[in-house]
Amino acid sequence: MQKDKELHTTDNYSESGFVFAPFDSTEKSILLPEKDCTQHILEVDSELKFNFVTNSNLETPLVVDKKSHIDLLKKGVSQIKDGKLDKVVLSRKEEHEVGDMSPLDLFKQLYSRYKNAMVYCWYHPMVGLWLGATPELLFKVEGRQLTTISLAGTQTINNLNQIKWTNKELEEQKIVTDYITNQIQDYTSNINVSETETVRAGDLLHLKTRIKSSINKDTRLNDIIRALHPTPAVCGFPKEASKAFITQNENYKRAYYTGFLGELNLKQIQNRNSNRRNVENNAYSSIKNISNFYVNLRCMQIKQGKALIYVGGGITKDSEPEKEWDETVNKTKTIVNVLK
Ligand SMILES: C=C(O[C@H]1C=CC=C(C(=O)O)[C@@H]1O)C(=O)O
Repeated sequence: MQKDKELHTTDNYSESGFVFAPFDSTEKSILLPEKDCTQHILEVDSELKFNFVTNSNLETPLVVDKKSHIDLLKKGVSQIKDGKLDKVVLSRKEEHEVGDMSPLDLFKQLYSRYKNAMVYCWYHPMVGLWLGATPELLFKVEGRQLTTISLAGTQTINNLNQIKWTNKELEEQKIVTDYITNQIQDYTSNINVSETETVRAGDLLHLKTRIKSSINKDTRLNDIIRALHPTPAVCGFPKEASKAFITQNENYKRAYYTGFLGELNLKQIQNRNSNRRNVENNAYSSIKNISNFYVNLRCMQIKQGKALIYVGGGITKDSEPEKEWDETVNKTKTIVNVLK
C-alpha cells in the first residue's frame, strides 16, 4: 500500500515497486514505488463462504452489444482475408451490477475460486479500482533468467479426457509463440521452448507454451517490455497494424485491460546453501533482482457502483463470429461468477 495519494509513473522501469501498465504503451505506466509503500498480510479464509446475492440486472439482454461486436469481428476477419493482418484480438466491455459486495469481498471470492490465477485488487484514487484473476504471465525475470509463456486458444471444459484443439486455436497460439521467440532473440540467448500443453483457467482451457532464456548482459528490463508488450495474445500480428485496427475499430478504450501489472525490480536474497547455519553462510548468499508481470485479463473495473468487465478473443482467418462471441461470453463468467 502506498502511504500517500501521489500518482507516480515510470518511463523506463528502472525503479522498484509495483507497476500497473495500460494496453497502449505510448501512455504512462503507474508505479507504486517500493520506498513509499508498506506491506500488509491479508488472511484469506480458505473455507470462505460464497455469498450468492441474486441480481436481476445480471441477465440484462446484450443484443445491442452483440450486434456491434459481431460487426467488429466480421470486419477483423475480412482484414485478415485481405492479407492486412494475420491475427487480431478484438474485445469489448460489459456492464454489471456489483450488488453490495465490497472490493475486498470480491477479491476474496476471486482468490478462493481461481487457484491457478494471479488474483489482484488494485486501487489508486486518481486512476480507479480494478480487480482480476489472470491466467497469463507476461514474463518473469529472476536474476538473468527470463521466463515467459505463450497463452492463447480457448475452449470450455467439457470432457477433460477428450480435449481436441482445432487448427484455428493451434494457429492463433503458434503466432504468439513465434512472436515471443523472435522478439527475445536480440535480448536473450539459450532460448528454450517447451511442448505446448493444455492448461485450465477457471472453467476454460487454453493452449500454453513455456519459453525460457538467459538475459544478455547489456539488456535492460525496458528492452524486454518493449519487445514483448503487447503480445499477439492480446493485440495481434503484425503488432503495429493490429494495434491500429484495434484503436480505430473497438468502440471503447481498453485502458488497463490487456496492459500488465506486477512486481518491478524487487530484491530477493538467495542462500546458496540453506543447511549451513554459520556465519560463512552469508558469504554464500546472493541478491537477485525479481520482476514478475501478468497480463491484465479476466478483469473488471469498478466505477460508480458498476462492474465493467473487459473481455476479448483472438481472431484469425478461420474465426466464426458467432463462436467468437460465445467465447467472450464464456470468458466474462470468470468475473460474473463472483458478482452473483
Ligand atoms: C484476450 C483474452 O484472452 C487471451 C488469452 C488467452 C486466450 C485467448 C484467446 O483464446 O483468444 C486470448 O488470446 C481475454 O481473456 O480477454
